[in-house]
Amino acid sequence: MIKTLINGYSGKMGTVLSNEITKDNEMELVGGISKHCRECFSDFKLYDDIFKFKDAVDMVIDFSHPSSLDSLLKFGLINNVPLVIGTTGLSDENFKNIKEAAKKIPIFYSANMSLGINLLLSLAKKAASFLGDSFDIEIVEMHHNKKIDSPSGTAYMIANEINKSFNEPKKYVFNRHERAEKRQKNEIGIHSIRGGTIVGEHSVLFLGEDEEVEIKHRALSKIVFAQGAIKAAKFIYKKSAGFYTMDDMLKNFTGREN
Ligand SMILES: NC(=O)C1=CN([C@@H]2O[C@H](COP(=O)(O)OP(=O)(O)OC[C@H]3O[C@@H](n4cnc5c(N)ncnc54)[C@H](OP(=O)(O)O)[C@@H]3O)[C@@H](O)[C@H]2O)C=CC1
Ligand SMILES: O=C(O)C1=N[C@H](C(=O)O)C[C@H](O)C1
Repeated sequence: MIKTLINGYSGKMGTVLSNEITKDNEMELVGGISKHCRECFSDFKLYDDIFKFKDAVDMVIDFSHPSSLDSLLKFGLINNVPLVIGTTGLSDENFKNIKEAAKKIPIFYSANMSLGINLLLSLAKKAASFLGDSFDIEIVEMHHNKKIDSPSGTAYMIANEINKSFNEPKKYVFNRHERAEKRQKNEIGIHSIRGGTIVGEHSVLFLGEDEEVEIKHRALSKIVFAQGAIKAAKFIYKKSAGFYTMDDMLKNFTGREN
């Protein structure tokens, strides 16, 4: 059994994830914590008590908030515990710290743990290299009205993947409708919509002269993210130190190369 602690337990993802872990016969939920500990899984009252789980934890899965990242990395390093991180809205500095910690412990990061979005990434990259500079590229993401970061981590991930197809990386322009600027060729537009209970939708539009290609993914429930995180936990459990992504895991499952 992989003794697992959830960081962000009281949140929307934490709730769904704890339910999925409870149903999984290789995973054991040994703790759940969050900033205010409203529904903590233990008697611990303070977030700093994450350190008291020492020795009792094989894995931490994190869907929380960027402000908890440093404590999370500290916990992983002190206790030599692998981390699966799904929190978005992280800064460059946060990613630098994750990669530094990954020299000592296994860390899996993905802004989107669903299987489908990873197919979209590979299709979008292929479309960009096939269509080249003659098509404008716009990414549209839609999420529920409680989401605090914008654009989504997935939108950044898609834009970064598309940019791998170009010698000269395109710059990102956010919510273009807020400005009166003419669209430039060397841009990828990223647009965010927030409303209702939308779980997560991402569309990549390739807009050409008299023809258009759209690649779209829609998550219908948060269960897909939770199940992806559980797969990731099983994937990095017992692995050596390193920074792991969905690509590493999917290659391992399917033998696929991008
Ligand atoms: N990678 C993926 O596939 C997915 C990623 N996400 C990302 O996961 C994150 C969480 O999403 P969601 O569950 O919807 O968000 P919620 O706002 O519902 O939950 C956030 C959780 O984080 C906790 N939290 C907030 N601040 C801190 C802190 N400083 N230290 C520790 N815990 C803290 C909250 O605790 P408290 O209530 O005590 O304040 C709460 O438990 C977001 O970044 C989201 O974008 C979401 C879905 C899929
Ligand atoms: O906050 C969410 O809900 C989600 N966040 C992730 C992101 O920012 O890309 C992934 C998913 O779309 C749901």
